[in-house]
Amino acid sequence: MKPIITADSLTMHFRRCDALRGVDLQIEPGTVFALLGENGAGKTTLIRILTGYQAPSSGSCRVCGLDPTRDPLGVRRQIGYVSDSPALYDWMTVSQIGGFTASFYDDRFRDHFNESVRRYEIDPAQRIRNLSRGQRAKVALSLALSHDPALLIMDEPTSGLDPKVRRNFLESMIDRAATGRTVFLASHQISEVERVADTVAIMHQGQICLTAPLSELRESFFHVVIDVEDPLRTLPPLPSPAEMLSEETEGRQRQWIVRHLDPSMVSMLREAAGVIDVRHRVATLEEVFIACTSSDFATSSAEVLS
Ligand SMILES: Nc1ncnc2c1ncn2[C@@H]1O[C@H](COP(=O)(O)OP(=O)(O)OP(=O)(O)O)[C@@H](O)[C@H]1O
Repeated sequence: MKPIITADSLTMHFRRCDALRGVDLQIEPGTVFALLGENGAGKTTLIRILTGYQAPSSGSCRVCGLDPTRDPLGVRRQIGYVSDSPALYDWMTVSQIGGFTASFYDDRFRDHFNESVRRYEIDPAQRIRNLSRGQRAKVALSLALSHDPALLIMDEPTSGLDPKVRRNFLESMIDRAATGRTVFLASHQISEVERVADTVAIMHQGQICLTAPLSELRESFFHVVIDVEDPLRTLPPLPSPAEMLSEETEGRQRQWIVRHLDPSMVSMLREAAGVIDVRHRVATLEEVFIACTSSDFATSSAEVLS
């Protein structure tokens, strides 16, 4: 199946920083794709380029078969987009903003929108400026979803939502993917990403440093603790295909996050000179995220893991 989003060596230079430094992406239709990154990693910049609000400095991308730089309106007609700070016309009522947005889409939009705000228990006669942050987020979600887009792109969509609504919303994203639609969400919330994503990409300083199916992330990354006799002891390097994401030393203990660790490597470490004990367990997504976004990993990783 053709990817619904592709990005090829996207860069974005601003006057004071390089927000994107060669981003490659391929997102399959019918999946929930989560982009995780710390503040300032470049998530919003990438989304603005994919939705045609910003032209990249170099590189190219395609969204739903279109080039967002050349045909931003064509892309936006096909997708639903929720920005991290939705710009809604404050002076309109909820019903008016639904009617206004409905004029860009087919007849079903209005009914879907009314049904959505009713489910969220929002008064359609309420002015947007009088809504709480969470209620605004619900209106923004209703606007983005009411034309039933093949691709939904969301930047921190659940900020402002209470836990119950957040949970229902995330579950509805899984249902969307099950019907062949695609969801792209950018987030810092590791727990919500773990709940819904099929594929996770971790972004750090304008680069995607890791892309993997969530199932693989849960199985092939390990937290390894090695007790050594002497804190200065050098340990043997792990053979291929193991990849070391991070290493921390505290006294006579080393802690590693390693991808593709196998039992023979653990035995080799146990037998190495000066090693007292080796323990390992599957790493959490949070540990993998911290390892990928530590500056050590960023500066030492010559090639992007994928
Ligand atoms: N219009 C702009 N002009 C100059 N610099 C910008 C502009 N937009 C973004 N940046 C810079 O680009 C970098 C990436 O910003 P971006 O908003 O994409 O990060 P983010 O991952 O979405 O962060 P957050 O999670 O905090 O929203 C930051 O250093 C930011 O200061």
